[in-house]
Amino acid sequence: MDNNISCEMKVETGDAGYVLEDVPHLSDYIPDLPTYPNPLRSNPAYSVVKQYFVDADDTVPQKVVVHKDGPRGIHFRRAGPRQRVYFTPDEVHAAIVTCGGLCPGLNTVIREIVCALYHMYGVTKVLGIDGGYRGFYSKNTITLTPKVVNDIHKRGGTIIGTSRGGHDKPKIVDSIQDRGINQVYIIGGDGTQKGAAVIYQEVRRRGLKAVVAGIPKTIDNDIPVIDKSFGFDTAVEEAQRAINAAHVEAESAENGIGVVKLMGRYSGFIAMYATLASRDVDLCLIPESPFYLEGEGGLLEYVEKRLKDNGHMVIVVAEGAGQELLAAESLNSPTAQQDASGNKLLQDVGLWISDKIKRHFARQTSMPITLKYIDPTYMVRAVPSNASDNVYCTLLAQSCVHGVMAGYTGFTSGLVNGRQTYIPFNRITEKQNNVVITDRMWARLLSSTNQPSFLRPKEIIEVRKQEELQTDEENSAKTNDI
Ligand SMILES: Nc1ncnc2c1ncn2[C@@H]1O[C@H](COP(=O)(O)OP(=O)(O)OP(=O)(O)O)[C@@H](O)[C@H]1O
Ligand SMILES: O=P(O)(O)OC[C@H]1O[C@](O)(CO)[C@@H](O)[C@@H]1O
Ligand SMILES: [Mg+2]
Repeated sequence: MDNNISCEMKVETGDAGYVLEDVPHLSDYIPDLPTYPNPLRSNPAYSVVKQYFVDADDTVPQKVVVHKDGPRGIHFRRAGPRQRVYFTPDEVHAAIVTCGGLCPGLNTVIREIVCALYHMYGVTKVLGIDGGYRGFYSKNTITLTPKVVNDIHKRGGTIIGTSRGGHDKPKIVDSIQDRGINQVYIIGGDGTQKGAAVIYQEVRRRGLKAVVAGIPKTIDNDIPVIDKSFGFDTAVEEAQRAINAAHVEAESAENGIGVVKLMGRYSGFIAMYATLASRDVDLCLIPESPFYLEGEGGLLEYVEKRLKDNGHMVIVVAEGAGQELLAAESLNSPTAQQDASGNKLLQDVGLWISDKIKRHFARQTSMPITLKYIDPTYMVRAVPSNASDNVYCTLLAQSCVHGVMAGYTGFTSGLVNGRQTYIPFNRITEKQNNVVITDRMWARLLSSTNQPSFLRPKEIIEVRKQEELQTDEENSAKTNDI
């Protein structure tokens, strides 16, 4: 047994600049593992499907926009059922855990992992870990069967609970080992996937025949590589209701202003997409795009102009926007500003900006305004997933189960260019997906709202320089790049 852990990626190269960033496999560190024919071969629903099994050499390119003479670039292993599996149904003892904030679709993913294990692979031992990572060592488990999970996709939240903090590697891996768990499905955001990578390394160091697989969950869409995260469409759709309400309120008052705060700690995707979808928004503020209030070209000047031209306006602000401006005015001590996972706790930018606008217009007696502030942040993420997210969650969960049964480990299941893939943890955890404000998507937003970019020419040059450095390494995030 090889106890020398290499965190380096398994990279294979081929002709014309082809690179496969492969995922680890149980057989990398446990020799002579027996394999078995995939039970799907005799499943009446699947056995008739031509080419149901994925070819062992199938890979998916990270970039689909290529030049004639350019290299073929980075590829990921294609997800899907394999001809042979590394577990018998009786041998499997699976566990599912959800960590981090809520997101529409969590219950659907749980449901579909359980159902895929039961119905496709004949597995009957599936546990839910209660309340995130700490549940491995501080709580009882929840037995999950198709009957228990039957209706859960119609509910928001996660039936097995979630939490932040509490990632204690030795205790978690002891619990996996002591309970004889050999498949761990970890659903969560960037922090969770980092935690999953650490668990995988420890499981491998101990030489356990236990697969550790991640499913990316983030309402903020801040996970790199993947096309978009599950629940994102639902969140954007739900945000429309708040924006519509803000628009109705604003339109019905003299100089009416509707302010809507949406989630987005470091990435403003929900705000950007909700704005683009609505067409009623006049100003969208996101963490990636700095702004200033006072003076020529400032936010207050724009609000004033918009009210004079239109008589009302709608502002969408992502919770992480303008935090540096709030921090400059804040008296809070830095230690009070982190959650249990070490994430920065944000101040309420919606309230702050509403207050700044009200004060500005109070000084201008000639222009009385009516401002309504709507904060639907938790409502947006607590709803059940919509129809398209349900299908997405189902494919994601099934793809993950296929990979796990085939013995792959240390991977996150994710959609890349419309195909399900297995992505090594390193790729998922190395950086964050952000809105690129020099890309076309943000330009579309600016031209839809007609808002100023708030960037001075010198700042534009600086932003471009930084982003060129990033985009040289890989194409910018898919959600920017459409
Ligand atoms: N670097 C890390 N190493 C190990 N565990 C981590 C790390 N970062 C976060 N975690 C653990 O992962 C879990 C979830 O992390 P976090 O609260 O940051 O949410 P997340 O997964 O990023 O989801 P989201 O931000 O979308 O709500 C927590 O239990 C936390 O302790
Ligand atoms: O209040 P909680 O549960 O910590 O979650 C808030 C955070 O979770 C997220 O939804 C995901 O990270 C952020 O947008 C938000 O800042
Ligand atoms: Mg996170």
